[in-house]
Amino acid sequence: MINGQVLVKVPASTANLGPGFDTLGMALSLYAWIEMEAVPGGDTVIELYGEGLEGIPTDKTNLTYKVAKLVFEEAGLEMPELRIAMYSEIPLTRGLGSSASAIVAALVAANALAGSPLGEDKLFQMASELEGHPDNVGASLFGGIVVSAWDGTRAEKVRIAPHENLEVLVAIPSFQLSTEKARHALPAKLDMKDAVYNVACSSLLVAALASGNLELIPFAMRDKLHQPYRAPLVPGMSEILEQATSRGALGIALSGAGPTLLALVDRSSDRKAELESFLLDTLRAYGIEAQTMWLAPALNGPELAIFDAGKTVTFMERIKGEVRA
Ligand SMILES: Nc1ncnc2c1ncn2[C@@H]1O[C@H](COP(=O)(O)OP(=O)(O)OP(=O)(O)O)[C@@H](O)[C@H]1O
Ligand SMILES: N[C@@H](CCO)C(=O)O
Repeated sequence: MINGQVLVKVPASTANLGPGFDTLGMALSLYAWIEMEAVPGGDTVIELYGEGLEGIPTDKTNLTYKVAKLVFEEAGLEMPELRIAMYSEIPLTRGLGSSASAIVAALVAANALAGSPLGEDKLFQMASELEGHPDNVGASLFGGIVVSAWDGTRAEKVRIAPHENLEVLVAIPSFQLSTEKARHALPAKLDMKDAVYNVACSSLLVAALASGNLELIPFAMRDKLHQPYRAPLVPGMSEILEQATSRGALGIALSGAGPTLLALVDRSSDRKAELESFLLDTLRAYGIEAQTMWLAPALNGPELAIFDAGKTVTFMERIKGEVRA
């Protein structure tokens, strides 16, 4: 067990990229930080900083504490009382992988605190099981674009380095949409034609991303498996999906389970302002206020730092140079 503090920085993620439902993920340049230390003889304390984590519990029902407990159990070690501090730029319940980032951050931090008994693959397996699908957690854990398949027992993945010209525009509506609710909107059965369409688009998209063939993205980034069923949950989404590629996007999708809409954009495009206005104006026409952010694919997974006990620097002082203003 480490006698000191463990600090972990984890990227947000977008899942599906349109057709790759529960399979494709990409890490994004928006981050969550967690600091964890054992407090022998003390009580567990969970400190949440910033405005982004409002409503998250600060007792042992907190997701990060429960995940840390699983790590200690899996390693066959006694669970210590913990101090957990967290700060997140990733808006909750918006389709940007906040729960996956919390799971990955807690897995990596608790494993480091326990002396790293579990390997990266074990953490990926645990994360996929905790989240219920490997797309977001894979991206947060490995960075870049991650193609993964999970059969309910084991997850396998291949990481793709994102093309250097890829930029990401997200439009984040002001309302929350839980993954649970967005999954309930999906049908139990799918038409064979739609299934074939998605296999084709998802396969082509992976091949286009892996070969750096950005011209194929507008054709490949289309979906008939989940987005049509989720569209009624996000007013304006259908119009945006239909028109964004003619307004400057390379590709457009619902980010994860939504409600955020995510456009892939060529960094050198001179139509960025037009695209941003189109997303905001269309959502506003349907009565939805949204915030846009220009992001990049995050190339790396978690960053880990370990500090000796006898701390003189606070958590927020440690990360303040890095967080968004
Ligand atoms: N930092 C955190 N600490 C503790 N719990 C968190 C944290 N971040 C997210 N969660 C939990 O995850 C829930 C959000 O998960 P949900 O899957 O609905 O949305 P999301 O992960 O933001 O979006 P998506 O999975 O579509 O990308 C929150 O309501 C909260 O319960
Ligand atoms: N693949 C998942 C991501 C959200 O957690 C979904 O679309 O439901």
